Amino acid sequence: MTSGAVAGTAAVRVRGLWKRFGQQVAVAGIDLDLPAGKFIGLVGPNGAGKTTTLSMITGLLRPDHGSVEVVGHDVWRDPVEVKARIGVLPEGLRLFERLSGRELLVYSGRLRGLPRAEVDKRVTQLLDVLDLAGAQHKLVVDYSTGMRKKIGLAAALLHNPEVLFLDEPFEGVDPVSAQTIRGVLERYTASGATVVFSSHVMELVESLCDWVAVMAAGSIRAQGTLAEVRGEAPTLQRAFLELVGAGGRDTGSHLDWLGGGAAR
Ligand SMILES: Nc1ncnc2c1ncn2[C@@H]1O[C@H](COP(=O)(O)OP(=O)(O)OP(=O)(O)O)[C@@H](O)[C@H]1O
Repeated sequence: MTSGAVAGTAAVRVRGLWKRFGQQVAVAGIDLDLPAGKFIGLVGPNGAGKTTTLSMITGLLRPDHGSVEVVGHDVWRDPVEVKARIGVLPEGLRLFERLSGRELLVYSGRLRGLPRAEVDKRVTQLLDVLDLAGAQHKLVVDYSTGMRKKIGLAAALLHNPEVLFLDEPFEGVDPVSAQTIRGVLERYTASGATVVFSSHVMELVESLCDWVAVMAAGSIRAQGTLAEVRGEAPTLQRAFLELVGAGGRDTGSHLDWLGGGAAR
């Protein structure tokens, strides 16, 4: 059982969050209230600002303006309190490539201050559940994309955080591993913990999440329970296309040269 996170309270509270890169406004003053104990999807088209938002929420990127609280602690005033309570699988995860998978996890656990015996127990269990036991002594540099995601997820879960943030956790992961990751995350949220993950895959979000926030062009277009965000639309995909203003978009009818097999 995870400690502290009480269902019904906010896991994450964001107010007026802004980030600009030169002339490009990546995140345009957003407010978010992500409830604790839920499986939460942050969805949006390419360039919507999802990674920038998650990076600011997890203390990896300093906002230009605004505030972020995670389980009641300010991320930028109280980073140690926040970092002890969260796990993060960032986009483009950097790992210690010359360690084996097992060494990497043991190192992460020891950095988190867990006793050695507890680290060994949890590492063995996580490697088993994530089907990495056979590759535990292989160097991380030799891991495939999916194996890297799984070892990153194991490192993020090792200290049993209250809130887990995952940037595109299923990208590059085969269906069998995706099912395994899904099972682990469902069990974790069932114990009262919160998962926040970004994705473009609407079917996945619809089948996994209780709660959804839709982003486009740096703004939040909708946030709420899956049913609230879906509204009258038959699927989340349809609701999403309407919300991001792509409902009636031309899908390439002017590419009249494309197809037919003849080189012209
Ligand atoms: N370090 C950076 N320097 C300059 N521009 C950036 C930087 N990081 C992000 N951006 C810009 O900010 C905007 C939001 O990017 P972000 O990566 O947050 O989007 P995203 O929703 O995660 O996209 P995707 O789904 O394609 O990963 C984009 O226009 C991007 O080009």
